[in-house]
Amino acid sequence: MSQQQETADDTRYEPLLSVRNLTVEFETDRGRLRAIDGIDFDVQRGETVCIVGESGSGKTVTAETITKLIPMPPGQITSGEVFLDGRDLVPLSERDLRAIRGARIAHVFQNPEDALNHCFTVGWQIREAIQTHDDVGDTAARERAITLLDQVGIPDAATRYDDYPHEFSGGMKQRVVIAMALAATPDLLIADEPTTALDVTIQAQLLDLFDSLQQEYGMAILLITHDLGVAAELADRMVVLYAGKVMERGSVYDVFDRPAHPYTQALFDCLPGRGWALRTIEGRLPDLYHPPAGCRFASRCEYARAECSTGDQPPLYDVGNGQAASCVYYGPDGDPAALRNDRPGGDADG
Ligand SMILES: Nc1ncnc2c1ncn2[C@@H]1O[C@H](COP(=O)(O)OP(=O)(O)OP(=O)(O)O)[C@@H](O)[C@H]1O
Ligand code: NI
Repeated sequence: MSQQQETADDTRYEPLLSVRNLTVEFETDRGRLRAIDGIDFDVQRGETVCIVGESGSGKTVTAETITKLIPMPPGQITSGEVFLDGRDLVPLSERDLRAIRGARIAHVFQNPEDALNHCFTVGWQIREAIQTHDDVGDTAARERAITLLDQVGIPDAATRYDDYPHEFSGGMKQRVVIAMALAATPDLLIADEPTTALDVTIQAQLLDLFDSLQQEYGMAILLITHDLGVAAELADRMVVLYAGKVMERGSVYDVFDRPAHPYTQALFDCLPGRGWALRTIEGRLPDLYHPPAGCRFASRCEYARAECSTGDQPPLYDVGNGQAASCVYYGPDGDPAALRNDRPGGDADG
């Protein structure tokens, strides 16, 4: 974002990442399961996008399909594109993707154990990550690794450089993983529930860390979470997934202030201090082997009409300001005012 010159093929306004019509299926003993179905969203340079949704809605599959980390087989990308700076990653070979992972797009997973090798010191592993992507000597790489450990908040980084992963607490291990992810100064950091395995105080510290690192490095973050509080705190924009479909997209401010889709409204009603306390959404995710016709949320939606259970998932109708909702109430014959009438305080707060 530091470049000032303007050229005809200026890419500053092109999204960093553009996911288009992405569909992923898994071949299983029970048949073919469509985990995500025609997903569309963008990530702009330097912004944080949160993907939220209940367990099983397709958040991890979406995140891991971007650099093709999903196991293929049984997984298969049956349609769609994933553009990074306008270049589709879907057709790329494993070799080309390996160059992109780390260098351009880094992943941080829920469990730091999976990302660290317990046989090597953390310093060695970060140095490796640096030298895989940059042609720097051992001394310079070591210095940079120590700087990174320091930046992610490891006290006494120069000494801890020589320690093994088991000598770190869970939260500190995740900091080491984040340092590794930053080694090649990626443009996009994909973090899938990065704090879920950690206790609440550590979670808050790590979320602050993401925030400050983003300011320092200017990278975009795609954060997967089922915690709406986390999304509210960190996200610029949100993507709400349900049963493999995007239900709603928009700026975090708009989505929290005026959740448009009944599913998003229901999710927010589950948040303490909003709507009905301790309300849970009745019912469960539809069968992804035999998804129902119409809107995936219809069977649980208190506003569902007959037309909601026919045809395809409604398009993402514009509800203003770039916010969009996949719900017939925002379509040509819909009356969105019907949706929020009975929510206590629904429109007033925020
Ligand atoms: N390797 C796989 N083989 C078969 N099915 C899979 C595989 N990976 C994911 N799925 C299925 O795809 C669907 C979406 O899973 P996904 O892990 O993306 O959900 P999620 O939103 O990340 O949930 P959670 O919040 O629990 O992490 C689920 O029904 C899951 O069982
Ligand atoms: Ni997941």
